[in-house]
Amino acid sequence: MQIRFESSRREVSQMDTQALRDNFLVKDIFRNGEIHFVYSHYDRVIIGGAIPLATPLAIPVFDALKASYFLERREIGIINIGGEGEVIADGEHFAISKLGCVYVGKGTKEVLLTSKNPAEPAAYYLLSSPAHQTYPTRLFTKEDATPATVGSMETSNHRTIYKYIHMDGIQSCQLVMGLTVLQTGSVWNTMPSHVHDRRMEAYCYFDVPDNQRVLHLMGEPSETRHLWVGNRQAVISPPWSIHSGCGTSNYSFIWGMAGENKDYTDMDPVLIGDLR
Ligand SMILES: O=C(O)C(=O)C[C@H](O)C(=O)CO
Ligand SMILES: [Zn+2]
Repeated sequence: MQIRFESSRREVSQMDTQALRDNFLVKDIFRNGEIHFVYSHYDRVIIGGAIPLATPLAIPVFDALKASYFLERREIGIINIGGEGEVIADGEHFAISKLGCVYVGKGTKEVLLTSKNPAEPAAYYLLSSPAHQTYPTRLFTKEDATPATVGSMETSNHRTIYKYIHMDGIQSCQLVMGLTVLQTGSVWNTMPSHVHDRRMEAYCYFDVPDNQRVLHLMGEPSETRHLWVGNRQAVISPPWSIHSGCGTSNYSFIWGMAGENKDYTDMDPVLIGDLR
C-alpha cells in the first residue's frame, strides 16, 4: 500500500506538475486481477481499486494499519463501476451491479470481491476511513440513492448526484459517499466550487472515454492548480482545496469524504469571480 503524507497549502502553491501529480493523483489502482490501495494522511482515508477476474480478491490487511484485519478499526464503502459482481462480507453475499454500493461496517473480518463474468469484470472503487462503532453492512442501488439533478445545460454543468452513504442513507461513522453523472453535453462538475475545511474529499473519475480527459482543479480558491486526469484515476482533495473539474467530454465520478462531520450540505461556496 502506498502512503501519501499531507502537504501544506504553501508547499502546494510551489509544486510543479510532477510534484502535484505525485502527491494528489492516484493512478493505476484499477488493474485486471489485482487490488491496490493508497493511504492518505488527510483524515486517514484509504483509496483503492480492485478488478477481480476468475478468482475472488480479498481486501488484505497491511502492516501500516497494525491491525489483525483491514476493518478491525475501519469502515469501507465499495462502489462498482464495472460489470456484475458480488461483495461477500463475512460470508454474506451482496450482488452488485454497475453503480451499486455496498457499505461494510467495522469488525467485518473477511471481504471478498468477485466478478460474475471475468470477460466483463466488476471494477470496485474502495474508500475507507477510521471507525469507532459498527454500523450494519448494507447494499444500495443507484435507484435507492434519491437522485438530485443540479446545474443546467446553459452553464454546461447539468448533472445528477446520487448519495449513498450519508445522514439520510446508509449509516456510517464518518464516511460520506456517492457519485455524480454528467448529462451528455455537460462538462463541468462542482462549479461553482466549494471547500469544506471539516472534511477531506476524494474524487474517482470513470466512464471517461478513451483519449478524453478531465481537467481537475485543486488548491486554495485564490491559488488554484490543475491535474489532467484519465479514466479510473482518483484525486485526493485536502480539506482546504476546491475540487472541481471540466471534461473534454462528459463523464462520471465517485466522491467520498471523511472528517469532522457527515453533513453533505456543510460547504463553503466560492464565487466563480473569486477564483484565481
Ligand atoms: O457534482 C457535484 O457538485 C458534486 O458531486 C460535488 C460533490 O458531491 C462534493 O464536492 C461534495 O462535497
Ligand atoms: Zn466537496
